[in-house]
Amino acid sequence: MEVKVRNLKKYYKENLVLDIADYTFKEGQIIGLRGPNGVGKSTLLNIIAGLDPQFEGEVLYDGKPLDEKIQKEITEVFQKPFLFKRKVKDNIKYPMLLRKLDKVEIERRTLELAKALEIEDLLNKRGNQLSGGEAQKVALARALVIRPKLLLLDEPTSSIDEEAMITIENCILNFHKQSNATIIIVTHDAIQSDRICDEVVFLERGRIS
Ligand SMILES: Nc1ncnc2c1ncn2[C@@H]1O[C@H](COP(=O)(O)OP(=O)(O)OP(=O)(O)O)[C@@H](O)[C@H]1O
Repeated sequence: MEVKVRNLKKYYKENLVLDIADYTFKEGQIIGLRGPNGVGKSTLLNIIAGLDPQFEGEVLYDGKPLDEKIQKEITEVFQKPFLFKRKVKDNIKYPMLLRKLDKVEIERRTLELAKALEIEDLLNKRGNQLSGGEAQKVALARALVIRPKLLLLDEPTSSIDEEAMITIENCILNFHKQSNATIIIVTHDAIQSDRICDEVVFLERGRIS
């Protein structure tokens, strides 16, 4: 999915946080979004995710404004993911149940992602009893099972150890190869963005460069 941002201005009270005249996130690319703390990366991601309607300007998805159908194709994974108290496997299945996927397919995708992210041993644990890194992996699995056309990742490896980081990156790359989704990934890690991104953009004083 292509995402075009036009004349986007975002204020928190009178504080202008984002001021983007025109930028297009191209379909099928992995785009790294970088910039110093507090520059507006999460704010931009939330707007693109359709979670924050309080902005001026336009965000177009394949040329169209957000609607219910487009919204279903978009998933954001937050830096501090919110998981339900129920079991991890139920957390992962939830978005597939909402989309009324077939039972067998739900089982298949759950196990496939759990294996890829090496979280099989967590499936029967409670979602609210995980470490930060475990929760990030489960949240990524929950995002990938629906095979979104637009995947928004806010520092997806911020609580992840080095070994697991490669597992996560490989999982993102495999998903990308299979789906050709557009992926926007906020990261402070220049080496990571070099490793996995097709393009890196910088947010500076609210503008993209
Ligand atoms: N709900 C809010 N109300 C008021 N100001 C906010 C709100 N959310 C964020 N801000 C401010 O907007 C600016 C951008 O915040 P944002 O979280 O988007 O930055 P970021 O680039 O993602 O930062 P980081 O790298 O630290 O995660 C910051 O100055 C922040 O304090």
